[in-house]
Amino acid sequence: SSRSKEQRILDFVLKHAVPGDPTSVLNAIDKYCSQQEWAMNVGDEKGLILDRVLQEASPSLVLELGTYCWYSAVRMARLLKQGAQILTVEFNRNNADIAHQILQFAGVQVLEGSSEEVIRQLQKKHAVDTVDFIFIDHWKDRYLPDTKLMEELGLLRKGTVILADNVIFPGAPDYLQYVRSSPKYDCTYYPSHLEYLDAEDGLEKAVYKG
Ligand SMILES: Cn1ncc2cc([C@H](O)c3cccc(CNC(=O)c4cc(-c5ccc(F)cc5)cc(O)c4O)c3)ccc21
Ligand SMILES: [Mg+2]
Repeated sequence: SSRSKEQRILDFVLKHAVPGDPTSVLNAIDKYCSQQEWAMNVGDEKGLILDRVLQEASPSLVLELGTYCWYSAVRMARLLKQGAQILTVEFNRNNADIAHQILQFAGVQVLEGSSEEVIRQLQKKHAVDTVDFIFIDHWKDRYLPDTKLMEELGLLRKGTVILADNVIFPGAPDYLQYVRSSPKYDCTYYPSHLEYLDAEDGLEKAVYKG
């Protein structure tokens, strides 16, 4: 059967990256997706912004909505302090076996299902109290409803950082308008470019004020 683009990316990683060396995994994915086949990873330019915002937050619990090809989960996991954890939500497990060889380090747990159902289960099923850092990169029309759901369920605490990818392209206009006009958030926009391309894009940081 013909291999999917995601499988071709993972093949390239296994061939060119050093097992257990997350930076070599990121470099391999960025090299493949900028030279062979474009893919919707947050990429190296926006990835540097993600690195800085994550390190500044120094979270104990990270929630990622939209695993896709594991790039951002690897990117974040390599910067986490000892004992910190990432929960990443993916609604279709794309050949997890190879991906698991990439995620050879502790702390990245994949929760299968749609963001709405996983978010509803976090407190009871996954013993989560509040989340410190959220990276949102799934369907753009789910950014706002999922953020409102996390507010309603009390998953956000004073200082929780929400970092959203693609707020310019493909765009999440309703989300952007909401967090920027809500008194509950302090927002910062980080201009950048669409992964591996010149089109404008950016990340929006929204800090929950409790
Ligand atoms: C409900 N739920 N719960 C968990 C969950 C997980 C997923 C998947 O991980 C998944 C699958 C497909 C698409 C996405 C969203 N990502 C994008 O659509 C995107 C597009 C582009 C772009 C840019 C330019 C183009 F020309 C085309 C696409 C650039 C980007 O960085 C993106 O993140 C996420 C989906 C729904 C989910
Ligand atoms: Mg994205």
